[in-house]
Amino acid sequence: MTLQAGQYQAAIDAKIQEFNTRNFTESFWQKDASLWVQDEKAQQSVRSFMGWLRVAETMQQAVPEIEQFVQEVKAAGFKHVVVMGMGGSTMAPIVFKESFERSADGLPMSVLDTTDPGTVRQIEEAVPLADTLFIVASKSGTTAEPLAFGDYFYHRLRELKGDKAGENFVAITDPGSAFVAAAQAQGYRRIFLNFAEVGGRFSALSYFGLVPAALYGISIEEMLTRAIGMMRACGAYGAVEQNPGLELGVALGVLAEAGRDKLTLVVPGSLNDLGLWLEQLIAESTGKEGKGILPVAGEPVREPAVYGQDRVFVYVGYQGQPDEANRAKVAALQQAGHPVIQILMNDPLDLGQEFFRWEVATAVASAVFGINPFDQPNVQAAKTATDSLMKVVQEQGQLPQGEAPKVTENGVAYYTAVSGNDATDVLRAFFAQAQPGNFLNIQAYLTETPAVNDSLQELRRQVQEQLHLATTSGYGPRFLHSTGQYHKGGPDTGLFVQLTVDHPQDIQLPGRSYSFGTFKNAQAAGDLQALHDYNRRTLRLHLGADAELGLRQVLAALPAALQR
Ligand SMILES: O=P(O)(O)OC[C@H]1O[C@H](O)[C@H](O)[C@@H](O)[C@@H]1O
Repeated sequence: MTLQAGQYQAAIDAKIQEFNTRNFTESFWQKDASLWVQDEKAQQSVRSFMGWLRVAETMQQAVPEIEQFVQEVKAAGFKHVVVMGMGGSTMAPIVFKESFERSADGLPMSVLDTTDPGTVRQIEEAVPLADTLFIVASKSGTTAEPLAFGDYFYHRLRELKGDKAGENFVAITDPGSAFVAAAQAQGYRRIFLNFAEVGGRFSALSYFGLVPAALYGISIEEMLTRAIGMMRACGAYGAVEQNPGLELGVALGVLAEAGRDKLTLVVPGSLNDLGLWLEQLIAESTGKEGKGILPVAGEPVREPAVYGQDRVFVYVGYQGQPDEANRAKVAALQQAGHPVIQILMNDPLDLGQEFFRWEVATAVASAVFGINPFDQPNVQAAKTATDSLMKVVQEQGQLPQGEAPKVTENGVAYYTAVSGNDATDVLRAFFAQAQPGNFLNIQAYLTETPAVNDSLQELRRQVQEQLHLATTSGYGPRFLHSTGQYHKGGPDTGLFVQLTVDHPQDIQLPGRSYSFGTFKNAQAAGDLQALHDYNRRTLRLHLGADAELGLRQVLAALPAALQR
């Protein structure tokens, strides 16, 4: 890793000095919760979530058990794996799937982490159902989405295999979770019990990451060896500046406090989804009490003039891979005075060490801020609002009618607190609220397609170029279990654009009075409600029946709105 902090180096050095004087490294490994928080209850919570520090060592003992399980699954004739869950329970498999070429002896893998009916249908149609192993991954065993996914596909398998449906199902959950009993009752093939003291976003190197990785054909033994190498480098003794995780964490904490709080990730194509994992780790751990680091992933990389003074750029790539376009741009950004961090891996197996490095760094940055990195107090706000809306659905058969749109133009309805006579007017008034150091967040409750991705990137590009704002984008409901914490708990600097759509081809949930589409609509409406409760600036765009067409209409109205 190289860190070029420019004018901020002195402040980083001073903080490192202070941490050394306090014997930070030793206290960190002794799980001294007073490094983060002073309240006794909060300290207890910190101590109870430090299991990730040594989980790679623990998991080394479990490698033979996992590899034997993989052999058993293959011998039973399974041809595909679907991992189903939200947030920390599925982020690592998403990264593995994109970063590694599947080896010849690995099984193809899909990940389902959305209630979007279009995506559920796509997965259902793409996999050989009877020969597919479904992994329901939920630490708490109470998260609504994975339980719904499990029910839906279990029901489908019952239709194909009757009482033998459970053979196709595996659970990964915490010991004692309510889901353990349910999975046993349904005859699940296997239940992997994870560790209560390892939180979701710190669980990549536990069963949550490693069981899917092994099925996909990745050498989990080697990945753990590399993780343990980093663990030793971040070890209990020695100065902070010789400790890769601690040094990174102090730097990120100090830079954020100096206003460089938008951690902008630049990666080669095969590492794009590392951004999803980092987003969850960093945003959910640090985005609270009005503080935090905003991870910015997947944003088009531009010339220095486009950026404000709120960025730190992090390049993660490969030693042997030139990735010239990105590296040249990052070099120009550093030249222009932006802080730049570079991390070069040898190959994707080094992700094991990077997971560990970033987990340490995130915990350390949280110590700089004086917050508990292991809770997510504001995620609950959206869940509670969604639950109330789902109660209405169960009682009245549908979601309550919301407010009227400010404008409807070309089939797109605009809902926001500001007013205007037409779409461009409303967009102009909405974006006029932006201040330097603010960010745009796009919340896409849509089916992911290449065309939708292109339109979202175009929206970001225009806002970046005209307003010099950092831009982030996430698919809902995935981001609710990730960056959603920062949106409500972090500083009030976000402008939120929520994109929703009709679900003409909805899917009914078996044994329930509602569909995936209604559930998803309730999640969008619930989070919007939560954002309003925190006085956030929001614009909801309901795109009608065709998301791609609706987005094109919005993009057509945007340039005039962004002219200043
Ligand atoms: O693994 P689970 O208990 O199902 O939780 C899945 C995710 O949902 C929650 O909303 C949390 O905010 C995330 O940190 C967590 O990773």
